[in-house]
Amino acid sequence: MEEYIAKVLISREELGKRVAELGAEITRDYEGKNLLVLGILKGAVPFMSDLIREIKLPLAYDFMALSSYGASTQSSGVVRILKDLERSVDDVHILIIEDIVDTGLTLKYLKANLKARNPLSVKVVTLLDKAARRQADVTPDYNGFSIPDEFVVGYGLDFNEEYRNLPYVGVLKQEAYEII
Ligand SMILES: O=P(O)(O)OC[C@H]1O[C@H](OP(=O)(O)OP(=O)(O)O)[C@H](O)[C@@H]1O
Ligand code: HPA
Ligand SMILES: [Mg+2]
Repeated sequence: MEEYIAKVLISREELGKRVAELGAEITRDYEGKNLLVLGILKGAVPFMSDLIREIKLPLAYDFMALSSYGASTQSSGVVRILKDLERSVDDVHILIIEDIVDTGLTLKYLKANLKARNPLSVKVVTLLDKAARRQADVTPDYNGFSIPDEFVVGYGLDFNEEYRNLPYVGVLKQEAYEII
């Protein structure tokens, strides 16, 4: 797997440090609030797992699965709900956890969908923000790292479902795209 990595963009150490900072900021902002952390499957899982342990507050968490990329490196632009929330959300502050905001199409759809359910608030924390590719007008409330316009893998991010378990964020060699 690692033989296909051209470069490490964000190391394990940098991830750990930034996740702790985000957790501290979120802890300050949500003190005394009824918090529902909403992880977006599958990419957000490693980030969410680390981040929730840095949020020193009572919270509940749940998951939604959305998909627009399939096996491609290009968003189809059509967002589908593959798995929905299991409860109503009118008594909670929702904090969406994403691994990456790229075109923003996924997040734009998701925020509109959640707001229609009348939660107390909806905010977004993303590990990565690839603002150069934005097509929809959405800005994350908390961002781990702003990254350049490159397709990245690792720490939850996949190419064709692989590389999610790398402990860092990296960029693939061209040959990785040629073997599928
Ligand atoms: O801003 P966008 O261009 O919409 O891209 C961001 C979305 O794309 C990825 O999900 P994907 O559909 O690949 O599902 P996955 O998390 O299961 O890999 C990523 O996890 C975000 O949810
Ligand atoms: O750069 C990316 N890598 C993996 N998945 C993604 N989904 C949107 N952008 C990306
Ligand atoms: Mg994906």
